[in-house]
Amino acid sequence: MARALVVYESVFGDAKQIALAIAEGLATRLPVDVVSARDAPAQVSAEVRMLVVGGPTHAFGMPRESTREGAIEQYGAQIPDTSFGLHEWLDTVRLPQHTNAAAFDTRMDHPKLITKLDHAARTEEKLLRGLGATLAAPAEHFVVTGAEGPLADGEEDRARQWGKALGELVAGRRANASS
Ligand SMILES: Cc1cc2nc3c(=O)[nH]c(=O)nc-3n(C[C@H](O)[C@H](O)[C@H](O)COP(=O)(O)O)c2cc1C
Repeated sequence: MARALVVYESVFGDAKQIALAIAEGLATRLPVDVVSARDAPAQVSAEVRMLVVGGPTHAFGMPRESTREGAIEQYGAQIPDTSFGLHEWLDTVRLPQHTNAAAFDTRMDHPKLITKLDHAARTEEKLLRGLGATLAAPAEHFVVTGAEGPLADGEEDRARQWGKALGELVAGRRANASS
């Protein structure tokens, strides 16, 4: 049976909250699993028709070992293993052919020009394309009001709506394929 999978990395819980809201939206159209990158499978099942990945923006990009350590030093974040997160999962995971995918990130509210320089979701998309996935929709960016959160008003709801739209997209493609 067709399913969706949402894989996230989150230091302070905001990207996790967004991942759960996206999953709620997706669940209006198909069954969904939500897991952190640490617990995500090494091989994504062929049942997965929509893979959504996302996490925080760290130093203009995806979190890496040094920025996770920075989060511990600067903010006292609790990260059990700084050597593994979403980037490392995307570096090694195997996907079924032609998996639909979409990327998101969480970030501070910057002027548009600076936002354009941030590339957490852009790198996620690049890694997804490298895995042979088809990007089903442009990446979404969700705003936090401070480095440790919380999310800005309305962002959780926007994530739910985005998840619903992604679910409808996959359901529509399935309907077209069978007509
Ligand atoms: C080490 C570090 C670097 C960061 N660099 C950026 C940055 O370059 N741009 C930005 O918008 N936010 C930056 N932030 C803020 C994060 O985007 C914010 O912590 C994150 O979106 C919260 O998500 P989380 O609760 O899932 O960790 C940084 C945060 C940390 C801890």
